[in-house]
Amino acid sequence: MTPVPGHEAIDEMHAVTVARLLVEPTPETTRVYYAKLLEAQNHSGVVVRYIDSSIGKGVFATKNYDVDELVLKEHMLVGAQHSQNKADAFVCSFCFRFIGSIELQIGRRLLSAENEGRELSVEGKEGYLGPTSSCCHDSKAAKCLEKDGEYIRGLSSDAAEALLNSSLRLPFTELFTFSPVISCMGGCEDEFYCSEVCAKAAWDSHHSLLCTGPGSLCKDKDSLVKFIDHANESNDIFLVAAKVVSSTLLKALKLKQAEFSSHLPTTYSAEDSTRELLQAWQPFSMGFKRLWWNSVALPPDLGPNDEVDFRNQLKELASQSLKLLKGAIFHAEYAALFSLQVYGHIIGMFELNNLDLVVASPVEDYFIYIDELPMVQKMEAETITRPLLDALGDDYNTPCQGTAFFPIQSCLNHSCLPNMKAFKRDEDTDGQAVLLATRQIQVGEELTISYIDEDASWEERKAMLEDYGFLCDCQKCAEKS
Ligand SMILES: C[S@@+](CC[C@H](N)C(=O)[O-])C[C@H]1O[C@@H](n2cnc3c(N)ncnc32)[C@H](O)[C@@H]1O
Repeated sequence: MTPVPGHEAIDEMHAVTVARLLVEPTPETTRVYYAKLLEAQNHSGVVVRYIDSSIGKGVFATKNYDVDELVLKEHMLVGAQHSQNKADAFVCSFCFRFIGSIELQIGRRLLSAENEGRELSVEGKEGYLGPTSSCCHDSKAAKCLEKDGEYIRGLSSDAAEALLNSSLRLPFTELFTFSPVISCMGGCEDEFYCSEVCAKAAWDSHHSLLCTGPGSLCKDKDSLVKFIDHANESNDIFLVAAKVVSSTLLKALKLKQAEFSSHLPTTYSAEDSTRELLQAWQPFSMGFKRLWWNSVALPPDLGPNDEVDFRNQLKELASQSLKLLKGAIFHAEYAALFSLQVYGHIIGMFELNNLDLVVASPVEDYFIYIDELPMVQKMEAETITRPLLDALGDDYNTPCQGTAFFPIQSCLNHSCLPNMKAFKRDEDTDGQAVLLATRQIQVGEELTISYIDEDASWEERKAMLEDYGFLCDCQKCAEKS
């Protein structure tokens, strides 16, 4: 009979597994991991290499690049749209491509502004929607359009509703093709997708445990809903951290299932579970991490005497969030994954890596298209589109914004004189990271980006980089320019 370990032994095993999850990979493990990853992604132009113990690893060019040439394009491992951005940009929750139609994008935005009681920005009172157009097929909306002297403020809810239910069609939107809106497999109303493929990929990789719908596989939906509310009210980085936990857990469970289906092991020990967990965790083990509450820079309005309180508050916030997440998806066999140390390092990884997820809005292209039409067509189209544009206000073209973890991009070090920039070209319509050369790059050069506004003054740059915990020693900083 196998002896059952006592409490102390279990605690010790737990602490050892946590330490193994958080140990920094050796230079050789790093080299091998990224070489395989780059090969699998067909990226022959770059290599990831350990530099030294102070800077860690970095990315280097293995060929010459011209100005504006694409150096790197890659998919994220996990990512999430910012909660407050969801009303402004309706995107696939897996690949972050805009979905539905121009009408749906504009309608959702008008409706959310109205629900929030936001005053839609109407220039003066000139927001008359204009005469009935052949583009308007809905009698209710048409009535709104027909009425002399009707203003967008009074009309927005009808217009938004008509845009949402496709009864109000805008001119020329048929030229802007979108993927359809696919519902979540678990039936929640928080996540939508551009295809069945994305819906299934999200479900399999993380969403099955984080879904609030009737088909969810989480253990306690109340706890999950409380976890999501807590994140939305405090810091939505917790939602991305939950995806890391969920995807690691699901992968570990799949590894176990595969092991059991290939042959029935005669013994199955805690060490077997740890091996599965470490294997599932490997992509995140590579990410640069520090404990979140210890590494965040002290806000400028706080003095040294406030530091302990500030750090304790962050730790408490993470602890509350983790408690709710554990209530929803805890799995005793992989308990180390749910330790506060691991959770704190995952959050720290997102804070330190500055990996913004950005996808440009096609609504901007639409309004540009209308603006560039021949005069007669433009005037006719604008009788419909101008009041909408006015109602949407300055932020009519808000992009999809969020946080993501990209395996190679997260290895790029900072320079205030970078040789690359993240830039979305017209063809880059999803959440992949795209990095272009900003000048000629020679083979062997380290590839760098700027984490901050590199045009800010030296003092400002120094202060901004404190958040990342290092002092830049590029030529510009050496000259304090
Ligand atoms: C996104 S990671 C970059 C990859 C990192 N070197 C690694 O080993 O994974 C960001 C961290 O790298 C380090 N780093 C980045 N640029 C640096 C620089 N110019 N000088 C010193 N450290 C830098 C800092 O510790 C920073 O918090």
